[in-house]
Amino acid sequence: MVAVNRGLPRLVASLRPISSSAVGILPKHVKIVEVGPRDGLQNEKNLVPTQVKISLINMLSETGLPVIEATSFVSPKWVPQMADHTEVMQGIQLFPGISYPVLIPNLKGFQAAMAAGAKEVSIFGAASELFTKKNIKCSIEESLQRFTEVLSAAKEASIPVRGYVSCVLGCPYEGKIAPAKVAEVAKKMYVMGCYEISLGDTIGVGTPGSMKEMLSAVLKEVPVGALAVHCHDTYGQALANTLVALQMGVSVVDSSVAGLGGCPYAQGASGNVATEDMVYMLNGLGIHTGVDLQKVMEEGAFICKALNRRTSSKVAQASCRL
Ligand SMILES: CC(C)(COP(=O)([O-])OP(=O)([O-])OC[C@H]1O[C@@H](n2cnc3c(N)ncnc32)[C@H](O)[C@@H]1OP(=O)([O-])[O-])[C@@H](O)C(=O)NCCC(=O)NCCSC(=O)C[C@@](C)(O)CC(=O)[O-]
Repeated sequence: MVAVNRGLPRLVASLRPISSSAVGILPKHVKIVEVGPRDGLQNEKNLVPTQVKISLINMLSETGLPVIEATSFVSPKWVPQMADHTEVMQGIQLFPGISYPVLIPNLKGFQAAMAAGAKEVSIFGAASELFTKKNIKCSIEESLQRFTEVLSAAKEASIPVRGYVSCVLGCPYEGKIAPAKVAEVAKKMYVMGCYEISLGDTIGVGTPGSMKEMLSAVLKEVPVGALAVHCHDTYGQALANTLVALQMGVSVVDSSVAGLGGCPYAQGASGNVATEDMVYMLNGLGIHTGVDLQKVMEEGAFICKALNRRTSSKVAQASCRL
């Protein structure tokens, strides 16, 4: 269980943001995409009560986060934790100005998401052939064909589509992934109409060096304004990798409250970088996010209590000790 110490925000507020020039040119504003309710919860072994998911999303909506990925419309046979997607979508309060995208693997998922009232979807591919086979049971080429069908249906319904490319810095089945392969898949998903491509270090093996190499390849094919990074923290590199992406001009970052998460098809991979830690770093860099750190810590404490687990956020852990 996590208790939130109210002394921390005062301490944090007293820290002066360092000048951007000390770490290179950084964006003035960063959009944080909260993936906790979906990526964070999809791998939980015990079914999380639907009402807890709804409460988490509603509370996160009060923190200033502009995007909250709410659930996924995938096969309940493969990911039972997300089987209550329709109840979640219909139970949450939709705050004006906040997007609540949902993950979908195919046209069936798109149609179910539309029926549940979703207004934005995310498709998810990968730069690894074997991961794609395990995760969505098809080849990369077949996945792109499925996505084309989704994009065409989404265009007709005026629904924005975000695209994920997983395994951009390593794959649990293939090991190292060539940056050129990441660039190729990212370009195809961008050209087919995804407004944003989120580059996922699914198993958290990347380092600032491999992030720089991979992003350099992708930036030749996709405009920086259409890129996001999605770093898991398995090896403790997620914030460092995110900082490299910011230095290279990326201004959209994914994170998960309390650092929850993992992928059912990436055994041993830990959660995403914690939203609390992301906001703390961005605050320290003087980068505007609009997100209230104290409130995110409270929501992190709520979900950790509901799951009976310790937070993975270093900032939340530190706040308990201070
Ligand atoms: C893609 C499939 C559906 C293929 O699964 P499949 O078994 O090959 O599907 P199928 O097309 O042969 O159909 C089998 C059954 O599934 C049904 N079906 C078919 N589609 C759907 C759907 N959308 N929703 C509900 N049901 C569906 C379909 O109707 C049929 O039902 P039956 O006739 O047997 O009763 C399956 O493998 C699947 O759902 N995979 C999703 C796995 C998943 O959610 N993985 C975690 C996502 S996280 C991630 O990938 C990484 C990310 C995004 O977080 C970023 C990062 O960290 O890198």
